[in-house]
Order: sequence, then structure tokens, then C-alpha cells
Amino acid sequence: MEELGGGGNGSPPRVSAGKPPRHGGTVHSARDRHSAMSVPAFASAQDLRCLDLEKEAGEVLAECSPRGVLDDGLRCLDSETTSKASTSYTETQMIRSSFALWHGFFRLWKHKSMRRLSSFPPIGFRKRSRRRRSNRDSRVPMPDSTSAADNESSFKPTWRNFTISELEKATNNFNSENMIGKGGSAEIYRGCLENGQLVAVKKITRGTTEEKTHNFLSEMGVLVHVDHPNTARLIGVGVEGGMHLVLVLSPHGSLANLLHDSKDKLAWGIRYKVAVGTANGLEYLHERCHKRIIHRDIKAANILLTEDFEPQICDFGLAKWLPDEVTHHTLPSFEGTFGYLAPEYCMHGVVDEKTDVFAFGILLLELISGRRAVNSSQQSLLMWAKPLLEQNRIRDLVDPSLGDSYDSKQMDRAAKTAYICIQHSSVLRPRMSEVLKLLSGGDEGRAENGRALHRSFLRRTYSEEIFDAEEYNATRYLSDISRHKQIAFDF
Ligand SMILES: Nc1ncnc2c1ncn2[C@@H]1O[C@H](COP(=O)(O)OP(=O)(O)OP(=O)(O)O)[C@@H](O)[C@H]1O
Repeated sequence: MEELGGGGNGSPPRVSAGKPPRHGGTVHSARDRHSAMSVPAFASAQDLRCLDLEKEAGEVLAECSPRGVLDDGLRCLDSETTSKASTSYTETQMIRSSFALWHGFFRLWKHKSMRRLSSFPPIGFRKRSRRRRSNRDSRVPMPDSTSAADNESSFKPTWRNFTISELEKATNNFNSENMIGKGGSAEIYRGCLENGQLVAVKKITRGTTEEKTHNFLSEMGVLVHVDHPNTARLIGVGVEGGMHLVLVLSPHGSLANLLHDSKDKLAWGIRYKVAVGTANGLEYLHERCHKRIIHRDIKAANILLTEDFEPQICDFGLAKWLPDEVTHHTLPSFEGTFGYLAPEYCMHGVVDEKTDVFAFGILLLELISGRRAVNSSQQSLLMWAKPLLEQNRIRDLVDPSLGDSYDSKQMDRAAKTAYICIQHSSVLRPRMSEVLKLLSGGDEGRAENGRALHRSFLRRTYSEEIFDAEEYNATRYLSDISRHKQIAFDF
């Protein structure tokens, strides 16, 4: 997704094989659309048979959508939506039937297995797997011995449903002057609620009704379950007259805005803060959320900045949830943004934490150099920066507009961290918790020599296994990238 006007200004487009990149925005694969509206990953085969949905089960094994989200969405729709005047009947019906499908499924599922039910907490209730208990975010208060069932009956959603008239009022009828972003699937409008709160209203605009519904539900499903200072905040949704996500407004827009489109150059101190904050947000998604969330589209346009330049990861349209027992996703279609795509994804469609780590490495290079991931001549930042990093020519990487106004120790750490994150072999890439240590100077030894790390230090991921099995070099990576570009642009 690009900023408004960003699609044609050299920002790398997000693509999907078999579909043209549209205004540089999100395009989802047919399989994704299908699966996201189907059944949750933690359904038993028996449940699925009851609903005659076995066929989808194989496809959506690792596809999760939060039980509480959609259950509650249904309640919201039934109880709060009042104004029908400008409702698009087809879209509202579509959302209702998606909710209804989920609702029916969840009723059955709830009835059949309270144990499984407790594996996914309702909104506003945090429960994390034992695996991550020690890593929990200490900022978030945890309910102690209360059971999931008790919590289910007592929890209140942390978001609300907006009527179309409320959204129209807030955005001055979605006035084009209030449009602050536009991508492949959505337009984003600045708005002001009656209580004075500034919001960003993301109106899903592109695609068929099914595609729009998928995009809306997928993103909502993640947004309602993440709660971290470095992830975007959902205030509510609106399903009349289209599908809308209402988010807290980020006054500075995205990092791409400030880094590439602004006359005023971003100071190094802010860039470093953005790097550390984004790493924090990703570490939360990968390692401290109740389910592992892979963002899949980390890039400068998807990092929003708060008033005091705290970064917030946004746009969860491509995000995937990985249950603990699932090592990875293998995606049949090609989605993402040129310039940020990890080799194993290009080659095998494999998605796990390390694909985000790779994209984060590219983001670090953008912060260091002030260059785009892919420039207007389609040259990749990766290919430009890698030889410089290999020769330890960090000074040559640095954005000339910074002059000498940067902390050289921070710069050094950022460059070396980037180098490790962009390793072709995902085995050699660190996890986000390690990235945090590297960036903040807590793991200097590893930063000094990314290739000499001890493998036993890392928990192995599927993409790591793959790289053990075969060699994937820069030439093959480039050829894969150009093949994918060809497919995307020729369509
Ligand atoms: N909460 C917000 N506050 C301020 N600006 C925002 C906010 N959310 C989005 N934007 C702006 O809108 C742009 C697009 O947002 P987003 O990436 O969520 O849209 P999208 O249509 O999902 O994109 P894509 O095509 O990648 O799917 C952002 O890069 C940012 O400039």
C-alpha cells in the first residue's frame, strides 16, 4: 500500500501473481479469500464434517480468525446497526453471511469442545500459550485463574460498531480532501468523531464484494487481537454502505511519507527510534502474541508514526496466524511488495517469521540510506547495499542528507543488524528478539559476524530446514524476482 499519490512515485508496488499491481496496493489470492471466510484452524475434522467443510480444512489448516471477533461482530451488527439508508445491500448481506457462517460454526464448536474454545480468547482477554508465558508483555495485565468461559460471558469488546452516518459526519462525506492514503484495496480518510477524537477511516474500496469482505474480515481479525504500543489501534468498524475499519489517526502518516516524500529529512534519532519500535512490534507479533502472527508486508508505507514518532505497524491485510504446531505457511500465490520479499518466499512460497525478518532488514537499510526498497529504475536497495555491507563500508551506506549528524555506534549496529536480517539463508537470520538485542547493543558478538552464529541458539523454522537442504544464491533470487515481476506486470 502506498501513500496517496505514492503508487506512481517510485514506491515499490505490492503485487500478487496472476493479478496486476493496482495502484501499488494489496491484492489477495483467491485461495486466501476463500479460506479466510471459511473455518478456523483449530476445528476438528468431525466439526468440519458436520458443516460439510472438510474440503476447505486442508487449505485453511493454519488460517485462524478469532472466535470472539466474529461472534461479537454478529452481535454488534444485530444490535447496533440502525441506519439503513445508504447501506449497500449486497455487501452488508455478504458480511452478515460471513459472520453467520462463523457464528454457526462457533456455536457447534463451542458446544462440542470447551477445551478447544479456551484455546482462543475473546477480544480484550489475553491468554497466551504456555510456550510464551515467560515472554509475556509485562505491560499487559493478565487475568489470573479465571476460566475462558467465565471471561467469555463477561468480556466487553474494546471496539465499537459505527453507523454510516457517523462515519460520513466524521469524514465530511468521505471528502477527497480528507483522503490521507490510497492503496490496492482501500482508501483512508482522516476523520473527527463527535467526541473530538481524530481517526483514520479505512474504507475497503477495491475488488469484488467477496474480496472486500475477505480483506475486511482478515484485517479486522488481527487488529482486534493485537494490543501493543507498536501496532496500529482499532477503534471500531462500520459495515453499512461498505466496509470500514476505524483506527486511531497517526498524525505523521507513514514512515514512507516522512522518509521519501517529505522535504524535511528525518533525523537519525527518529530513524533509530522507528527501527527499535518496529522491531519491538514485530517481536510482539512473532513471539509474545497468543498466536504467532506473520505480518507479510513489512515496509515503510506500513509503519505509521504517532505524535512523538513512535512507530506502529499497520495494514494486516496479508497477515497470517501460525498456530504453535504449524511450522510455516506455503502460499500458492505470490503476494507482497517488491524489494522486501525473502528468497525462500520467492522460491517456495514459504512464509514464517523469517520472511518478516528479511523485510525488516530492508526497512533498516531504508532508514540508514534514505533510499527506497526499489527505486524508480527498478533497482533494488538490497543489491546496492549488500556489497557495501560485506565490505563493512557503512559510511557509504548512510543517507548523505544526514551529514555527520548521527550516533555512529547506533548506525553501526543498525547496519550490522540489517546485514544479518537480509541473509539469503533464513537460518542465518535472527529472530526478532535477537534483532532487538542487536539493535540495542546487547548482542555485539553476533553483529560482528552474522555467519558465525551458533545454530543451536535458534529455534529452527521451516524455511531454515529448506535452506539446509539446498543452495539458494543471489543469482537465483534475482531470477525469481524478475520472473515474478514478469508475471505480475504482464497480466
Ligand atoms: N491510522 C492511520 N493514520 C494515518 N494514516 C494512515 C493510517 N492508516 C493508514 N494510513 C495511511 O494510509 C496508507 C495506506 O494504509 P494501509 O496500508 O492500511 O492501506 P491498504 O489499502 O491496506 O494498503 P495495501 O494496498 O497495502 O493493502 C498508509 O501508508 C498511511 O499513509
